[in-house]
Amino acid sequence: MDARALWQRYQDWLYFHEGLGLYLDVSRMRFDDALVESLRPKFDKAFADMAELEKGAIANPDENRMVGHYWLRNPDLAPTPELTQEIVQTIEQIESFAEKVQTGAIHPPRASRFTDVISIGIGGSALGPQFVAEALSPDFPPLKIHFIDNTDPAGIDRILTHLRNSLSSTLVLVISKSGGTPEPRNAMIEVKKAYAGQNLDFAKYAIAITGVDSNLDKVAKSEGWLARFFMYDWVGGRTSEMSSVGLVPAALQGVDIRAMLEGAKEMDDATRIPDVKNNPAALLALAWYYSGNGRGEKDMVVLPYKDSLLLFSRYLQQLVMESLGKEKDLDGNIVYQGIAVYGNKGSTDQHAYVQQLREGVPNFFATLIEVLEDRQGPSPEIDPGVTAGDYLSGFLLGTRQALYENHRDSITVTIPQVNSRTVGALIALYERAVGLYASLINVNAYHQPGVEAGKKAAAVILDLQKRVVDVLQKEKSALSLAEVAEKAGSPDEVEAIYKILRHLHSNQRGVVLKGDLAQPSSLTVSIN
Ligand SMILES: O=P(O)(O)OC[C@H]1O[C@](O)(CO)[C@@H](O)[C@@H]1O
Repeated sequence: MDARALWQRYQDWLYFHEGLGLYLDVSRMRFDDALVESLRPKFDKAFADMAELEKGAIANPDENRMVGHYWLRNPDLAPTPELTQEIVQTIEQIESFAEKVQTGAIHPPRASRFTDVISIGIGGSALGPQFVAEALSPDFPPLKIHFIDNTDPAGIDRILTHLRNSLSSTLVLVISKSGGTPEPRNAMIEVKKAYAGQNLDFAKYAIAITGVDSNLDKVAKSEGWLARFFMYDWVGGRTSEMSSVGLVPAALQGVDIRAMLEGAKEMDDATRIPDVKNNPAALLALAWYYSGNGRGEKDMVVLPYKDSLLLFSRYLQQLVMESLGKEKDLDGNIVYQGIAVYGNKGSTDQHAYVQQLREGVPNFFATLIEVLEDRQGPSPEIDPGVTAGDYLSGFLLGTRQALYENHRDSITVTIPQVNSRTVGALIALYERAVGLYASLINVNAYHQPGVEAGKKAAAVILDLQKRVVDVLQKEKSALSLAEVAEKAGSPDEVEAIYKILRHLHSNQRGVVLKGDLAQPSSLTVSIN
């Protein structure tokens, strides 16, 4: 297509949301009208499925759950008055709590007000809050947020070291929908010890965000924590940013959560329209389906040309890949579905891997996120009549063109500014697009069976570690790895036992490995 024809295609397929000032450009995805027509029945079903979902259908059949994240920003949509009331009250409680913390009405025992907040959580209990903090937190927030989103001891140490003189004015959010995920539990226990080490009563600094009566809720209740906020079983972790999971950390930082909810609601109203060309989420689902032949054959490279949106791709990794990456479809067929997501930010990534995108293996489509406002306030000239923002915009447009010229497709999402409303709208846009696309490919977007496998395997390793340590403690002389495996009753698990013992040996846990480390079978092991 020549430039004139492309300009016409751009205009034919352009979606513009006047209220949000959001544009969606799918013109550089080379689908044709025949594909759009062929997908019409699938889209009709996707729109019907989505309407039922919003009415409270069991849209997550594998876990027999409703899917209600859209109700969080439009409580009247909830299927019962009780749920509507709960959603409304939760938002009010969060606003009131954050206001009291910021004014000092709620303050720590030894300080006039809280200055920092440690947010402990993983997956959807971290990625949404991290994305929103990076995108929307003020330069000098009322409380500065620090995330512990793993069970890495060194990672926990880093946060606690940075805060070693501020723990007495630091709130701790422990976020876990299930209330039992090992990583946040481990971090909570370590942080609790750090508070105890400074003679600080952890309960007076701690807030639980979890499911009612979860293990975490029981701990928070029995220990009398400062506050408890709840989330519902019909909100998935990867769609929980508009629940207390995202709203509590955001509100504590001074983010306008009402505007974020409003932006999401405005986008929901737009993505509810059962007409592909006039529904931005349907246009995204169409573009994804075309690009990967409905089988995820191409990766989604997410390139926001705005530093503050750096974590959007990490957020989308969970939202897209945990929703769509499924072995079976809703009829039980083995399908191995999904769309891989990666990316950081432009133009930075142009100096990292865009070389491969431009000339290498054509196994992707790009999603460029354009923000029209360069900065708040005027920019100095870099060259006569040219600013740094002109360069950034030029790099985005240039990359889009350079990719397209070499038959690499791209989508461009354009927002006027990064603010609470547009961030809420972006989140809602992709939540809906994932839901519609999941219908097109007939998978359940709302469960995550594959993650359980990893959790179970980790539990087996920890059980094996206990048995191996028992064996060594009973033995007086050093043993070979094979002898340890035999005595632990797991003769075939020699390699796993070797890895466990090497880890213990590397961390001064009393395990002594002797022999040639390059020849593991030659090693003998004992415990002090
Ligand atoms: O909030 P929880 O229950 O600790 O779960 C954390 C994350 O683990 C998962 O359950 C599996 O990755 C995610 O869906 C979820 O966001």
